[in-house]
Amino acid sequence: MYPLDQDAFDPEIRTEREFMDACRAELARMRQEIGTALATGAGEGDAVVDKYSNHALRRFRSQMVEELSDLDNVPLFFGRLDYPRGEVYDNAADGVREGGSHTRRPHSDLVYVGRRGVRDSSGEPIVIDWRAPLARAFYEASPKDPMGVRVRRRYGFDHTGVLSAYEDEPVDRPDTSGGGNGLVAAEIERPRTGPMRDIVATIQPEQMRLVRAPLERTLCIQGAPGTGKTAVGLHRLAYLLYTERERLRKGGGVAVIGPNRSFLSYIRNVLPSLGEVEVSQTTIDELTGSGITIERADDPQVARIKGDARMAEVIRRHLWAQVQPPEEEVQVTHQHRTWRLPCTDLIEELHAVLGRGVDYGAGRELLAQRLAHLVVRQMEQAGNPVATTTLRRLRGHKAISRAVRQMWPTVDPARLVFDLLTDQARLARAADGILSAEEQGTLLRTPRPRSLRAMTWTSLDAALIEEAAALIAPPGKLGHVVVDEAQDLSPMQLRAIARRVAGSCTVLGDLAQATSPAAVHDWTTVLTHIGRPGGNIEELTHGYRVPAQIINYAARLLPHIAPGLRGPASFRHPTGALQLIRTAPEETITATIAACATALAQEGSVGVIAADHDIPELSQALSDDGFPHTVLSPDRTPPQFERLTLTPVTLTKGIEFDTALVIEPARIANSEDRGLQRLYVALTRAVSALHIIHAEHLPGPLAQEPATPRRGNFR
Ligand SMILES: Nc1ncnc2c1ncn2[C@@H]1O[C@H](COP(=O)(O)OP(=O)(O)OP(=O)(O)O)[C@@H](O)[C@H]1O
Repeated sequence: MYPLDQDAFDPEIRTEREFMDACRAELARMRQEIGTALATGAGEGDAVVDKYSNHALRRFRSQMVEELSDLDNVPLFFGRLDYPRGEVYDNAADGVREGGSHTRRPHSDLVYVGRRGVRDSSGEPIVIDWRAPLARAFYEASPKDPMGVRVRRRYGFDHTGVLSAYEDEPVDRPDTSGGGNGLVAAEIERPRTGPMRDIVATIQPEQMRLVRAPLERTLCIQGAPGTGKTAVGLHRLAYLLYTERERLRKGGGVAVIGPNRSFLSYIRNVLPSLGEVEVSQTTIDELTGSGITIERADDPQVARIKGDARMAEVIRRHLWAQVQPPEEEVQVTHQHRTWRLPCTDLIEELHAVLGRGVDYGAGRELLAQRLAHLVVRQMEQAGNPVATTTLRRLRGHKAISRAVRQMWPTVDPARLVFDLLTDQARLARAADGILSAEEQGTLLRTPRPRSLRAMTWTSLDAALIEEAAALIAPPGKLGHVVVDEAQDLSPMQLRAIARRVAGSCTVLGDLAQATSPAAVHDWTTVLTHIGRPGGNIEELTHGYRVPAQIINYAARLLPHIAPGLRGPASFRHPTGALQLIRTAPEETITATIAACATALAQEGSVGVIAADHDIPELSQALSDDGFPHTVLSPDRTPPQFERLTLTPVTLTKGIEFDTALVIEPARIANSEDRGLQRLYVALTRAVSALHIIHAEHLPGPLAQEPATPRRGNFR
């Protein structure tokens, strides 16, 4: 509940609630009108030439109906700007009646800011979309630059979405020092249940600057845990769709790329709540996967080689090594005559096609075409009549097809990579002078799986397969992508993304949270591999998730995992946020269950984070004690989230809980090469409280009791 809940009988609150109801009614009317037009085909032309525009109109209308859907409990406006009368609306020119309206007051022009624009039945805007130019002042006006605004109002809502409070912030007086942050703090502290929410009502200026950066600009945003990178990326996408929808649609659409399905299910509601229903959300493995199933992870030494950009050249060589000189002349029998193509001609044609630099798949087509053409030339030279269809028929002639198959075989990208990784001689040929003999030995899969079907694939294999697939036929393009948790992507995965994007990217991540052995360790290199070397590297420095005590404690790991980085400035320090609970080894599970029971007695979500191999035992214990819980999995979207989530530590990135219980930090730190980075991620998931339960010694930097934190500062 908001600390600033005001009396429901306060006349101002009553008036604002009535206006909210009126806006909802207008939204329903807008949706109904468009729905009726869609059903009746009103405004569509009858002529054949109208087909395309009718289709476009119908698509636009059905999208509008979806975008205008009235989401339960999502308030239609969250803020208001108060301007001097006449500053925004021209009452005389608009022919507005004397007494004005709710937004046109005798002494003020009021601009309501919400998740989507709403108009009344006369077409008058009564709520402005947060992305519209007029809404900019809601986020940016300050006593230093009031942008014409007198007062900014923010609204608070109870847990059912009913408007229950408001807070006015005068911005036109130089002596006021901001203020008006009660509702922002309350919004950030609001207990979490279920998936991530939008932050549209409280986006901060340092975040808004990035959200509104122009489409042409690639941004790479570094930020400590909880600084709002994901939130900024998603809101940026919504903003770009609002300002550049057609351009992005023509460019192939937009996508969010995240690390795994449980992360995507966590963020899945944010864009729809902003009215954006057409954004595809995919994992990096789905993007690169080409239908294979990822069943295991690579050993770190193998991962480092497989993820390396040098593999692109190895794959390229291995693919083109499939092209072979002809084994014999080609004899084409057509209409009772046989035409011969000697090997010298075949070789000449092969070189001519290779010299054109076309993709592998297109090269095959071209070779067939050229061989058919050679036959046609012979026919013409012999004075035979050549029908216009002859060339096409010869292209499909079985002798020509057989020759093309032998010289330029069709290639299945997965088989190609399988052969490369499992055949020492082929690997040696393709990697000669690129990978050392030792690296080739590390890369070679031993023992050799008996067949392609018996191969178990890794995420990094998928990127190799995608590299091969793209050399055969280039993939479709996207207009813009948001790449989250980018600190973990290998150069080969970044290349796969680069190939897909026609325009710019928004790259989000935190180098201190990089756990993948194949990851790139600086953003300049990431931008180079993603094909946008001129992108801007930006940093978010204010933490919105993690209380100061917790972030300061976790930041003790930074000198060991990312020496150049600092923790964010957290402005929240709830009492009792951090607890270290030492148990006897046989008591760890009992202590975890007791901590879950205590946490579940409070509002909000509870996450138990443990080393992956400890999850089955914990899940069993929770079930035995009657605690319903969701267990996160990398490739499954949970049908629903229970309040209690059991999270393998490898799936904690990007998500958060009101209360996080981290079990046995030492086991997490010792589970993998970059275990301390993994632990840093685990320790920074809590919004309100972190309980660390351990029987083993805490990893070195965490061993001493946490000191009382310095108080942070919230801008
Ligand atoms: N301006 C804001 N107003 C309200 N809440 C915010 C704001 N900025 C961020 N948050 C909240 O802070 C939390 C952390 O945000 P987010 O997940 O985007 O951070 P992140 O930088 O991506 O973190 P991580 O590195 O852990 O993935 C989320 O609950 C988000 O909604």
